[in-house]
Amino acid sequence: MARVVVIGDLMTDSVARAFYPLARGSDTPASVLTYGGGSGANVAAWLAMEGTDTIFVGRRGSDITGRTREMELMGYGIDSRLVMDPERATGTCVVMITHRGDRTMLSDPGANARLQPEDLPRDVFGPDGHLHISGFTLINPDSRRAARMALRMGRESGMSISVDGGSHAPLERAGAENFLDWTNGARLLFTNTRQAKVLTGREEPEAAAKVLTAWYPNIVIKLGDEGALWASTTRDDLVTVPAEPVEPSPGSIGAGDAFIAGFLPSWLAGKHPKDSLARAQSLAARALHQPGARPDLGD
Ligand SMILES: Nc1ncnc2c1ncn2[C@@H]1O[C@H](COP(=O)(O)OP(=O)(O)OP(=O)(O)O)[C@@H](O)[C@H]1O
Ligand SMILES: O=C(O)C(=O)C[C@H](O)[C@H](O)CO
Repeated sequence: MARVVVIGDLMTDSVARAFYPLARGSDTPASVLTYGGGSGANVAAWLAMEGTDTIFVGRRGSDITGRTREMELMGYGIDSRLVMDPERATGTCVVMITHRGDRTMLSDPGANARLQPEDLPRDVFGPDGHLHISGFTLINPDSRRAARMALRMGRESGMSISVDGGSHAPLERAGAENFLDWTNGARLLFTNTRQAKVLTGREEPEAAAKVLTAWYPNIVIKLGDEGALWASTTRDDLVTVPAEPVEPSPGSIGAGDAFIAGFLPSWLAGKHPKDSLARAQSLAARALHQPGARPDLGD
C-alpha cells in the first residue's frame, strides 16, 4: 500500500451548538466542545486509522494545545513531522451550529500560516509515496510558498500528487487562474460543488468537471447529499455515485476530509473509480455521524 504524505493545517475545533435561537444580550443554552481539527490533519487521521502508512507535515504553536494536538496525531499512528512555532498559537477554528443545524466556521490559522519551505522534511519525498496537499495551506498567502515548494519537490521526486480546494471564499480571493497555475502537475483534484464553481464558473458539476479535466488528469467533486463524481482525461470518462442514505447529525464537520481519506488508498491501489468513490462515501458517512471531524479514538 502506498505511503501518503499530507502537507496541511492542524487546528483545534471549538464546536458550539446552540439549542435555541441565538438571543442578543442574553445567554443561549449551547454545548461547546473541543476537538482536533484542521483539514489536512483530519485527512491524515482518517488515513492512518484505516491502516495507511501516513506522514503529516505542518506547524503548531509551542503551547499546550499544540502538544495535545500532536499527541493525538501520534495516537492515530501518524508519523507526525510538526515544526513548533515560537510566536504563533496553534490554529483555531470556531464552528458555530445554530439550533437549525446551519454551520458557520471562523478560522484563525495561527502557526499554520507560517509553514516555511525549510519546514519540509526532505526524506518524505520519494517515488514510492503519494503527496496530498491541503488546499488551506495553498490558499493561505503566508503558507503558499511552502505548499508550492512541496508540489515542486513531489513532482521532481516522481510522487503522485493530489490537492483539494480548501474552502470556496479564500479560493475566490486567491483567484481561480492562480490556483490552477499553482497546482500544475497534480494528478488529482478534490473539490466540493462550491469550489468547483469558483474554479470554473460552471454551476453544473458535470460541466465543471469537464472544464477541470483540461488541468488535472483526475477530478473528484463531492456533491454533498447527492453523492460524488469522478472524471478523467486519460479515460475520457465520468462516473457519478449517489450518496449513502444517512441522516447526518446537524452541522457535522469533516465529511469532506474523511471522503478524501477514503478515496485515496483505494484509488492508489488501482481500484475502479466507482469502488473508490463508494469507499470515500462510507468514510464520509461515518464522519457525518460524529461530533468532531476525526475518527473517534475510543478509550
Ligand atoms: N446529507 C448527506 N447524506 C449523505 N451523504 C452525505 C451528505 N452530506 C455529505 N455527504 C457525503 O460526504 C461527502 C462530502 O460532503 P460535501 O460534499 O458536503 O463536502 P465538503 O463540503 O468538503 O464537506 P465538509 O465541509 O462538511 O467537510 C459527499 O460527497 C457525500 O459522500
Ligand atoms: O481553516 C482551516 O484550516 C480548516 O481546516 C478548517 C477545518 O475545516 C476545520 O478545522 C475542520 O476540522
